[in-house]
Amino acid sequence: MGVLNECSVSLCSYPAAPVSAGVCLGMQLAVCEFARNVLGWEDANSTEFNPESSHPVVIDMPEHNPGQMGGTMRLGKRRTMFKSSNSVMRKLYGDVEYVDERHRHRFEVNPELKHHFEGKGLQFVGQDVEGERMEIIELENHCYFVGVQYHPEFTSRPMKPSPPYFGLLLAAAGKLPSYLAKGCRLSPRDTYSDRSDSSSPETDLSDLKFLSLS
Ligand SMILES: NC(=O)CC[C@H](N)C(=O)O
Repeated sequence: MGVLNECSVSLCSYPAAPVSAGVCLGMQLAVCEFARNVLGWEDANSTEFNPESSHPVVIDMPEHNPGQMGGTMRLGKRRTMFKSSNSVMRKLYGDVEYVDERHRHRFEVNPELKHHFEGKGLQFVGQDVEGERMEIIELENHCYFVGVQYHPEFTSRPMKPSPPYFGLLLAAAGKLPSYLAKGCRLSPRDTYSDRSDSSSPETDLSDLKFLSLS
């Protein structure tokens, strides 16, 4: 199990981690690892790390002026549309058509190479409204190998855990399939999960029945 960051990918190369969630740079590195190990592109990289790579699978975004770091990040709340109704991440978010999550990055998955990945099972199940930016990845036929370009941790709350992280914990505990089968409830009497739109729910803590995952 792992939340990927720049250190952990080299320690735990794809697909060694039985369950995995890559966040921002973690998703970009998961794409690099998939390109190297599954597509066979040995020098696949982000142009952030190797501008000369013959397989630049992660590239500068058009907004980014290379060499100019000031004020050039893609920041703030952006909409991600789900492209598949069969996405685990979509189900975890409550089977919604889109999510609004916060971003903080300069680089992105190279959209021109998208079909190479999808042909081998790495699906870009979430994309921006224009369909130009890859926002969520999911590996087909895998219990939980996902990545998000945005930062879901910004809106995670104790009573309303961020779906990508909650899914990682459920998958690691072997509880994800039953959670999804029960309509995203830990049990029929689950009163733990807050399902309001609020990111800071005011549920009375004393009324909550905390459930064990076991
Ligand atoms: N927030 C991040 O992880 C940033 C990742 C990467 N350095 C980018 O700018 O796209």
